[in-house]
Amino acid sequence: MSTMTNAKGKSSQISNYGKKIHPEREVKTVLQQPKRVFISSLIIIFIAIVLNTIGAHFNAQNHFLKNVINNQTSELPITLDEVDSSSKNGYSFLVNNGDNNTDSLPLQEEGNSHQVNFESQKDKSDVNAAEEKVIYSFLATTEQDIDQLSIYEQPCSPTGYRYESSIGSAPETCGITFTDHLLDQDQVNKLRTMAAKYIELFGETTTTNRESLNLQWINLHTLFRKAPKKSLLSDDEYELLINASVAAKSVTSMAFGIPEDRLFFTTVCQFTRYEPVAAFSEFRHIDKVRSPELIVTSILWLSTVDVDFEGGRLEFLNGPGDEKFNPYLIEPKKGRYAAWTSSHENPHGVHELYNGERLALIFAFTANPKFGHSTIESLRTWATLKKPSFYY
Ligand SMILES: O=C(O)CCC(=O)C(=O)O
Ligand SMILES: [Fe+2]
Repeated sequence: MSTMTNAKGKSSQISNYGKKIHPEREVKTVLQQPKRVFISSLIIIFIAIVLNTIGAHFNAQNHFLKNVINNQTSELPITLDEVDSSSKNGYSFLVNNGDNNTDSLPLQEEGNSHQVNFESQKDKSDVNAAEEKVIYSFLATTEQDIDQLSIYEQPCSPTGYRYESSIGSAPETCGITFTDHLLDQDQVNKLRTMAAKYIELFGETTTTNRESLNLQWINLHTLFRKAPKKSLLSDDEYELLINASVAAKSVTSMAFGIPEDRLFFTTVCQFTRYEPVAAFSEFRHIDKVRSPELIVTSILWLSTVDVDFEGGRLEFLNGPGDEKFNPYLIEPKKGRYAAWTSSHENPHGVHELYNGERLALIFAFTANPKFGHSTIESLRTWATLKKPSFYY
């Protein structure tokens, strides 16, 4: 502290911090200190005693819990390590109906089955440890050559086709139809090249309202719109699309008893590509719930499972038997065409893709002329208008 003299000659002390302190007050503060120290010490001792007691209690409880856990785990039949290594990525498929050249649908036959081992490339360590076996039934395997039009019939959803019934366009028969001979192999190969090329150039993807994050697609109407400007899509390519669409419509009409002039191509006519760009994300769905205007959904696969990609089988949940949601698989195969009625009789989804590229051409049909086009040519005319009336 230093001493200053003010203008009136009275002196006062100034603390080192420049704060004035009244002398009597300072004396009082100094006198109070021993009492404070004493009370503080008492409080600290009290807190220490309390903490010590609580700590001892927790220690005892921890010890008790540890014993309980140890006793329990030692009685478990498996250890945590074993749980971690039980994989879900290695599948064995029980293939029934392994008959190679079936003319008619090989439904519900017992026996005649073989195991196809499928090893995921995604995680070898998982595969090696895999004990789990998932057993599926197959509607069509890659070894089969479906040389006729096969139909797996299902009762039509009683409420699914109200609108179509009101205009006399409901399907006579519902279910899934398929054939490996919609087009010749040369045409299929050219379509495959187109699919790869146009998806690479213009492919779209989205996380909403689609089967999978892995899915990319290019709608034909988008392609038609881009084509004139960028001199894409040769006459041959266009003709090929028309051939495929005419064949797809004729098969659909025949299989489900819907007259051809009641079937219209929707804007969901598109090339698709699945690639394993993301982890498992498939969801099962009903096409007509997603898009109420649909009556039949169809697909021409342009690649083959276990040749061009692994995983990616199409699963219908309406397999034979009384059980609900009984999986029934179709193996995608280059040139294989499948069409299914779009309502509740056909819940389905695409299995996770592990590697490779799964290409396809989809034609989705509606019976509502407001939402579709009678030919691919008219879809193109609409698409290349300056202002097409709607998109979805
Ligand atoms: O890609 C497939 O195999 C089926 C796709 C699908 O479910 C659909 O387009 O509605
Ligand atoms: Fe679908």
